[in-house]
Amino acid sequence: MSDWEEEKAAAGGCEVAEWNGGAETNGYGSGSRGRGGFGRGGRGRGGGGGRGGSTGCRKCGEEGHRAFECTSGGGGGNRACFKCGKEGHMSRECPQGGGQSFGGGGGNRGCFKCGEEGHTSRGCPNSGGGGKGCFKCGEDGHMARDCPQGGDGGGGGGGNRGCFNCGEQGHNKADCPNPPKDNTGELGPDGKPRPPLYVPEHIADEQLFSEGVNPGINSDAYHNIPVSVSGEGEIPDPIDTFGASGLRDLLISNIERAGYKTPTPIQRVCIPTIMAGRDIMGCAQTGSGKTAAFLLPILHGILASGGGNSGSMSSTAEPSAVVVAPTRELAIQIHNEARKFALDSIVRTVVCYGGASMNSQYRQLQNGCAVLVATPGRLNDFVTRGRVSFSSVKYLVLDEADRMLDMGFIGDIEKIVNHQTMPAVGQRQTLLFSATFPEEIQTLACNHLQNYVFYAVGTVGAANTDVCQEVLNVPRQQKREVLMSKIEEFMANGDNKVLIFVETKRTADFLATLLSSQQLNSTSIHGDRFQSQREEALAQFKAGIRSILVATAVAARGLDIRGVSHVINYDLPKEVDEYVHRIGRTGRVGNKGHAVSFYDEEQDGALAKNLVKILTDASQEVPEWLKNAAAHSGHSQTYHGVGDFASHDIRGEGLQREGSSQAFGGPAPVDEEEEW
Ligand SMILES: Nc1ncnc2c1ncn2[C@@H]1O[C@H](COP(=O)(O)OP(=O)(O)OP(=O)(O)O)[C@@H](O)[C@H]1O
Repeated sequence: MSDWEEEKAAAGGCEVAEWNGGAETNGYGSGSRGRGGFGRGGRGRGGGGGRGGSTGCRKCGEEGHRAFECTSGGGGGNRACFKCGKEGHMSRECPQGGGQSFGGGGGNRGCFKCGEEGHTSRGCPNSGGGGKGCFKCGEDGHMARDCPQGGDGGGGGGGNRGCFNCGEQGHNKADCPNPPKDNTGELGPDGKPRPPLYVPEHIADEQLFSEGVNPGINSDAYHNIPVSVSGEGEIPDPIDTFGASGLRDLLISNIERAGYKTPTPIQRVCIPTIMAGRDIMGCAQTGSGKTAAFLLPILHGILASGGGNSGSMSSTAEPSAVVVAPTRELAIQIHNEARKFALDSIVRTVVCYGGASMNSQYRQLQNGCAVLVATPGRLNDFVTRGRVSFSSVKYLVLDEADRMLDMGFIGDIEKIVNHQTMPAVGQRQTLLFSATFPEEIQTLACNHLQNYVFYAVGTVGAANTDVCQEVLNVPRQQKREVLMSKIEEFMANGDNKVLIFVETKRTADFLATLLSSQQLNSTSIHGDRFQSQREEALAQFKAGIRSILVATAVAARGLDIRGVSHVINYDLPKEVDEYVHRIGRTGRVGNKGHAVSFYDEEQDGALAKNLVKILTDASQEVPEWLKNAAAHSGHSQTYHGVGDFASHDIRGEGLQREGSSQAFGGPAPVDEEEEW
């Protein structure tokens, strides 16, 4: 079930009526006359119904009147009878009486009012019987369109049915002053509890500036990180300061307000390159400011072109920039960053993600949208329904691009990039960012980029050297015990923000409960929790209300949480790239961090070699037992092998810029070719 369908189901199947205008679906073609179909078709909120209007009379095809007002006699037109499908007459005059029904009632389906065959509901001799009554007021004897109580029906409002949200009479769901109905606990069609209709709270502008991580003592060391650049054509020089970037004044003032003093290396190269109109594949370590590296020049470009479609109220949003991220929480975070930098400007930003009210997101989109941040599934939902068009897209960003292009998301991403409204490669700027970029993903990504510039800050796919990595040999049966002693140790040191990664949702819930029972303030985040619970868990962890967050991979990428002192890999991930992202939740923007991982020989043998490599590259101590495990693991992936990480631009040395890796004063990264 898609997010949209889930939400529709949660609202009792009536949600569609709220934002499908009558013009979009004509009701008669659907073959269904259920409640939803009725409200949706002829009586949608947009008024006008499916008939008449600009589509002309069904009988004669002329505009200006509807079929039942038609003076042209026996009808005809070119639409054909709903009963028999033949042209030249309407269903009520059908010579076939019963005949084939096209969904309009009558025919062999029987009358919609009384159920008898041989007539339609309109001509029903049983005076409004059938027990269904008018869809507006509920009374028998007339249909909704003839209802003496007036009102537009509009998806369930008015009448004795009441509002579909609160049940009260006198208003529609769309105008309901009450909070969204809470269906929590009711079972959905899949037998699982229905998620509540969730409308996230609005974050105040000022709060945007208090989120995020403050640069740590090591941030100056960034300037010595080697940056390699490759690509053809003119590549702008890096900037040294934000002031010298040419970014608009409003952006510079918001950058200052955010407390950014100097650009990070990825920002130094990406800001001018994006401003120069180039496509980018950018790879920089976790927590190194990739988000601002693409948001700032995009906002600059949109402001320079007048603000995009920020001010246009339309039923179809046409953003200038679309940023796609793999998880809902990351999409929210990127959107908050965009809001922060765009504050006090005309640029409108919107976020769309699954698990939250689609209607509320749609209302945001309708109010104008220049920058749209979204998760792929929800984005495609909106695009399929014609609520978002890519026709104005100038910038397409895939954050965590390697994740977005892997098996889990590639279908959704291809739908987006191949959508008929999406400008072709070369007509838009495509920007891909991640801390890891496996070779096969780079190969795939090339199809979506044109003559791109490849930037690598440090070694592609390497762990952040500000994170002290510890790997312990812990058999499964001992994990709980070791976990408890580690947490005790951390808490005794006053370190009170610990992020624990586990492999399954069940383990996440189990551990959070276990830790809470030991008076350790814990919560969990994973895909089986309602979105409201996920966001609440994250907010409580960020605010320090809960000291421990137990998470599945859903929190592995991109999340920027201030003060995470320790990451614990209670279960190690299957892929080394995922390990790099997980431990990157600590030690961000020059802060020191600590990661401890429980290596279980029975489970984690396949990771041993890559783990040794990652530890070695980050100048971490490699335990002897892990070296032995790697030597005997039998997994002989090569450095550039499938599922492994790449250390360079796969297009080869030919595109390497002379001396470019010296641009920041550091030594050129060693391009290791040996097997490991
Ligand atoms: N120039 C800067 N000066 C100070 N802080 C910065 C600067 N640029 C970014 N930051 C802050 O650094 C933190 C990390 O940035 P960001 O989340 O963009 O990292 P990232 O590279 O995308 O990390 P990940 O790979 O984990 O997604 C954020 O809190 C951000 O506000």
